[in-house]
Amino acid sequence: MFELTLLCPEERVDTLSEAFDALDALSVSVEDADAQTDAERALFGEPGMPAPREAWTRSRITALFATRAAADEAGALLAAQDFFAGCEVLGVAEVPEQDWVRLTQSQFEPVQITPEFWIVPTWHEPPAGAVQTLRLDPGMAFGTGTHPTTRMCLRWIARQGAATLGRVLDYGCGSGILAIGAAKFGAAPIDAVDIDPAAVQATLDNALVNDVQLAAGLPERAHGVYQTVLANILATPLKVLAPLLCAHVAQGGHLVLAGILERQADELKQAYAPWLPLEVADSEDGWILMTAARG
Ligand SMILES: C[S@@+](CC[C@H](N)C(=O)[O-])C[C@H]1O[C@@H](n2cnc3c(N)ncnc32)[C@H](O)[C@@H]1O
Repeated sequence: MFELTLLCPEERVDTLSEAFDALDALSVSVEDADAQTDAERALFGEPGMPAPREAWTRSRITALFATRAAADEAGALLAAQDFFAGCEVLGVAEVPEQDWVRLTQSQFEPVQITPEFWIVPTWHEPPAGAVQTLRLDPGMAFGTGTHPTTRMCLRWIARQGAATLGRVLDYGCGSGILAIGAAKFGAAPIDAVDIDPAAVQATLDNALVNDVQLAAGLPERAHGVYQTVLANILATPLKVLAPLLCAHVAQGGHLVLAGILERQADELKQAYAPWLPLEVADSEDGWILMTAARG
């Protein structure tokens, strides 16, 4: 395969990406042309919010083609367009043959939750010392164990005994990682719910791989009270969900919330105060875990 690389200003990124699509590029990627220099500017918004801008001041666009002729032709065609003003073709280069599956897999290593509890991709052997493992491959649903919010929930789960976990609700289950983690530590029965049907399917698939029993579905599936209610979403939806989530916590049960930034602790405490007294229970990389016990 051959890749054609261009430099372009921020306002041309969309047009060029669409043009590459129309030219049947096999893939298109956009990077900051000023990365690793003093001119590098981060491009991300608050969690859950759109980025303040859609591209970098100078972007490097790389498009992949099956043949050198197709890559050369695409470069020449684009260079002849009005909208190419301010852009520059950097060149066409052959992409060496790779074992792409192996390369992708090598980017996902086992993740340590506690010294004994690990998230392990299915193609990996569990690390020495792993007493408990959760097998999970990256997929379309959030939750591979690499995000601090997921890890903090799993650490909390790993500290509880089966009796404390009891009946569990995983609200916003994504890949099902928390529900499956709870099952591994003896929780039962378990309901895992999400607004995204792809997450519900991923949870069912991942439960099968891990040989654990759980029920998964859309949020309406949650019913009655649970000994443990887990929700790793984001601060804004968690505030809206406060009465609903608290109503699902049984007497003597626990509420465990993640997806909250350190500076959002007080607003979450206030939002939940009419029902349960939230406290910060853990923190990692600017994210916090908040928990509350009922009665
Ligand atoms: C950050 S992911 C967490 C996934 C997994 N539980 C974990 O801890 O890694 C949040 C999940 O919540 C789901 N979600 C967002 N808002 C929701 C809502 N109002 N009700 C149910 N699920 C929701 C999203 O679809 C997403 O799968």
